[in-house]
Amino acid sequence: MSKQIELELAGRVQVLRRGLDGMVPVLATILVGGDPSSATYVRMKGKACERIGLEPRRVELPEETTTEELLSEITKLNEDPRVCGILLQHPVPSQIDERACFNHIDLAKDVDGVTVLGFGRMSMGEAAYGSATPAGIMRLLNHYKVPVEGKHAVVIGRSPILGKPVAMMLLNANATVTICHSKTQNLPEIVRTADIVVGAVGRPEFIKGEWIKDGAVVIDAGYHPGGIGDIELSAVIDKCSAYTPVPGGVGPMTIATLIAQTVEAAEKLGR
Ligand SMILES: Nc1nc(=O)c2c([nH]1)NC[C@@H]1CN(c3ccc(C(=O)N[C@@H](CCC(=O)O)C(=O)O)cc3)C=[N+]21
Repeated sequence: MSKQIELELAGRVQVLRRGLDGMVPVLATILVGGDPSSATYVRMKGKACERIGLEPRRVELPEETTTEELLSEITKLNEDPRVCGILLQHPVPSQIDERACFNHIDLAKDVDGVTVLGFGRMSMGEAAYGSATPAGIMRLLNHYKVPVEGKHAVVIGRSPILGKPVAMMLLNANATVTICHSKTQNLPEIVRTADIVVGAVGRPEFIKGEWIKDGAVVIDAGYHPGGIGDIELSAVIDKCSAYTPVPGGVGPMTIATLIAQTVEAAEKLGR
């Protein structure tokens, strides 16, 4: 599905570039510090841009960067007419106020759906770019015609760019949504009642296959070294009705959604 999306986007980018006399829309990625897996994810996003004809602009800042320095970097990108989308890779080093930096991204360029205003608009059902991973998950559910309305969706995790927004999107799609987190009591019992399980805790195979009921739809948004997700997938493959593999599931859809929303932003901004 992510390949299909890229093919369609490449066509739209060609049309855009013709209209712009060959000017190329830019997705700016900001990486702060030297975390090797963050660097890998950002590189994958840049490569996806190249595949569809967008120009990636890779901003790399040192580990010691301050909030003020990062804010001023974002200001420059907000003001740069060639930049259509801005991605600030999470997590940033702990001395930085990440929320303030996310919120500083111009709403029209928030193609990764991380601003508080974008989240609020999405939650209220208004037009907004969705947070990339959650929006990619919803695209998958739509594409494979997975029934959501009236189903019990259990989201495990409540992070600002994953658990919380995917719960709001499922709610907007008329699921009955339960959000579980580190203080939740009786997690296994709640997961047992789920028609749709979304693993978004960030701990390898924390969610046990034994907790998941027969015929459930299993979405694993975890990513850990060695191709391991948040869910013990090997124990659900034979009993679930559908699941997202790791790798090759939610990850590629996150990137496809990010670049799709960047192309949309470029079309709207007309550059
Ligand atoms: N502001 C922000 N937005 C993000 O969307 C964001 C972020 N910060 N911080 C980190 C997480 C992680 N993330 C991934 C994207 C793609 C894969 C992906 O495509 N993985 C491949 C495997 C990659 C490999 O390990 O070789 C797969 O699942 O098939 C993984 C992880 C986006 N994130």
